[in-house]
Amino acid sequence: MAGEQALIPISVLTGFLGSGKTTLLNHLVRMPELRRALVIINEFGAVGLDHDLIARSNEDMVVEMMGGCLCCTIRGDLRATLRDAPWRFAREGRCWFDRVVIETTGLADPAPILHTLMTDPQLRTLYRLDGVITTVDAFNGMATLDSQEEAVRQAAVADRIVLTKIDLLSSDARREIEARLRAINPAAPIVPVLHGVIEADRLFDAGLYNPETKSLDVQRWLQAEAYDAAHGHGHGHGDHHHHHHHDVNRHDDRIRATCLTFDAPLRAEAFERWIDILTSLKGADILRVKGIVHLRDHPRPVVVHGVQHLFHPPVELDDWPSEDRRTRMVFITRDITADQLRGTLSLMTIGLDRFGLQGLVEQIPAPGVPGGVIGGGWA
Ligand SMILES: Nc1nc2c(ncn2[C@@H]2O[C@H](COP(=O)(O)OP(=O)(O)OP(=O)(O)O)[C@@H](O)[C@H]2O)c(=O)[nH]1
Repeated sequence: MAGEQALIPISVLTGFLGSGKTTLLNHLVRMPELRRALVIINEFGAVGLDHDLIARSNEDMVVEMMGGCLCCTIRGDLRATLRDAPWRFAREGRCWFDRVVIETTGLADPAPILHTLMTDPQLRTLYRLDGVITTVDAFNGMATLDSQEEAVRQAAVADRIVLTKIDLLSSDARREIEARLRAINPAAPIVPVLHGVIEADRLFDAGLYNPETKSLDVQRWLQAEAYDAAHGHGHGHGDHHHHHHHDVNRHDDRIRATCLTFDAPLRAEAFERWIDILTSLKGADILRVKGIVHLRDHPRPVVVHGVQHLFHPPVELDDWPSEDRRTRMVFITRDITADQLRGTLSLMTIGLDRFGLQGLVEQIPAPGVPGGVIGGGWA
């Protein structure tokens, strides 16, 4: 479709207060890849410092949204800004910018911003989400993750994690923060950055579905293998607590990354219902879902992608990206274990057809103790 050709990629740059977002952005806007980037900065409070910094790069435009947090109070303004921008920033009748970067405030939960981008029908005809870039201050990161749930969420939804201030810590400390981030979000590559200096291509074009090529770099996007590797490293394992002493209440102990794989094609209606049930019961705790799905009677793969209770409209790819035709879904959840996730599927094996879920899959992962799992909060 002609209209799809022009979809403009949007990157959401998030990261806790002082974690180096502005430093990074300042460097990035000077790179050729961002020559025609529209940068939308959300300032909390009235100090327009970021604007002054970025305005030095003359080709870039900055839309600054003052007086509120973009993710909540003036979310409508983000929508309006994005809707108007192609016309407002037109040159010779054509949209001037070819990429958008939205910098959130350090305290923002990026999910509502992603929801806006995913659900607004008008925005969907103009833009596509390229990815979420999260800066993590390597020096203060451990303490911030301990005390700030938003910081954990920001890391959990990331497609790329930028580890800043690596000059300030020992290699042991660096290994520790990297391991912790990998446990929270196994798929996101961790990109170490000193004073914001990084090549743009390591952060942009994160491999999400690109309607221009009708393709998806599944390997790059899903990184399903990373989830298997993460399994052995502390999450949800009994011995975890031996390594730390004050971690009982760490926010990221509640966060789990799980990859579910199905060899046989799934029944389409049952799959949809499963997603519906999952999101309506546990939406708030499903931080991020990505998947490539093989539906019965659909020769082509379907890509699903969700943040909390909202799913991107599924997209059918032209072809399977590789020989691997299995359904692969990766989940980053809070307070939901892999067993509980599988438990929602095992509803079907025990014949709870009131959900219309029977026959979703032919082989279902070992259901564990189905009654217990379901009794434990799923039904
Ligand atoms: N030592 C060191 N300092 C850094 C590095 N990157 C950024 N900083 C410093 O960290 C401080 C905070 O960086 P900013 O880029 O302003 O962080 P921010 O995430 O935009 O901060 P907020 O806008 O408050 O959320 C600044 O003083 C930077 O100079 C780094 O790699 N090493």
